[in-house]
Amino acid sequence: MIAEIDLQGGKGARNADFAAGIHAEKDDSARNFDRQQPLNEVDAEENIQAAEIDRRIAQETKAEQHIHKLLLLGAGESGKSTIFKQIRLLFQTGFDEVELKSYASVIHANVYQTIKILYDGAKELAQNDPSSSKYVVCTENKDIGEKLSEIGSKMDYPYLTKEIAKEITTLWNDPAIQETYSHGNKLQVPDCAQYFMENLERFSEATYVPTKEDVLHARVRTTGVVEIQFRYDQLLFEDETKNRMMETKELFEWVLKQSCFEKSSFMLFLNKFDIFEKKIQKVPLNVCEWFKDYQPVGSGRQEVEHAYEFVKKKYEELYFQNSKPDRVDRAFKIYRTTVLDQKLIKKTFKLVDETLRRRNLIEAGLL
Ligand SMILES: Nc1nc2c(ncn2[C@@H]2O[C@H](COP(=O)(O)OP(=O)(O)OP(=O)(O)O)[C@@H](O)[C@H]2O)c(=O)[nH]1
Ligand SMILES: [Mg+2]
Repeated sequence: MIAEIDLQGGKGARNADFAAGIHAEKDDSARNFDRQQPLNEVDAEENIQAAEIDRRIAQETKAEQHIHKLLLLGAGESGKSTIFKQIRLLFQTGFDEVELKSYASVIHANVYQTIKILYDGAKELAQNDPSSSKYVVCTENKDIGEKLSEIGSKMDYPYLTKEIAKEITTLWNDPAIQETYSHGNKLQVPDCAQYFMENLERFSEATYVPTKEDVLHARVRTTGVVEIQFRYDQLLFEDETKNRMMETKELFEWVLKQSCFEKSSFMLFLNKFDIFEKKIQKVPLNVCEWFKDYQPVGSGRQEVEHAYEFVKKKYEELYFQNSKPDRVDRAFKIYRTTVLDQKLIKKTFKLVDETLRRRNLIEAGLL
């Protein structure tokens, strides 16, 4: 459930305590081993050792002073792993050729999984709505659909050849599949579906090496948790009876109540803002039980901003309800994010870093 990274920031008191413990131990062992030597010589040696240990403690404490632990929590598919990929790209060495290549099979698997979900989903929706033919795939595409659905249910997917890529494109363009895709919230269609379908030709090159962008879109489920997202009309993969936003709300509430986080700063990422912006034009926010008192104000940009502010306020309320001022001492900030967007993420991390530094100065009584 937990993932940790180190960010620049700053706290070192605990490490100093720990180091002091080691110091005492070393002191004792030196005394035991050197019993034969005259006392003043032992003392002199001990002093040298102690000074050396003190010097190392000071060095390590200084080095650790700027380390902050960041814990990412969130519902499934909210973008935690993608944040880690961005951190690697932005602050570490990124992905080398071997690693990039290793993503080819993941991306091919994503393509097969996506088209299977859509084809099977179309059949299911057609069954549930027999009066309408909008989910019925064209007769000439049915064989392709059955074949792809079977491939998609295997554990081992074949390499995505030009020929299969062409068939997938044909099926993707089928009006019934497009209709199914637009109702993706009822199924478990991954967010990267469109990106994958639009890049099939490139993915099916024999010499295909995934790009940085491809890697950011690639989807592998982690058996863990990490942040907050805007999926107010979607059900959880882990529990299809549960709305994702409600799951997120409960998770956030639970985390806020844990006494171990009473002094932890909270940076809430309302992620997948790009999807939220589009969705808000089509699906009213009040379909989610938590937002049922939401009143739309219009359309376009104004509505997006209004809806975002509403969600933000809900989280703020939740935060204050679960943070008793006499007991809890922590900072709280909300950021809207699209973690696929590297520039935006770089900027967001800068803001997070500034908030944490500021917090340290406040804690140290300097602000
Ligand atoms: N459009 C869009 N897609 C995103 C965004 N963030 C993540 N994704 C995509 O969403 C999918 C899921 O992201 P992950 O980072 O794997 O999610 P996760 O939180 O690690 O999920 P689990 O490991 O299952 O808990 C990937 O295909 C990402 O490319 C975003 O801000 N916008
Ligand atoms: Mg993950």
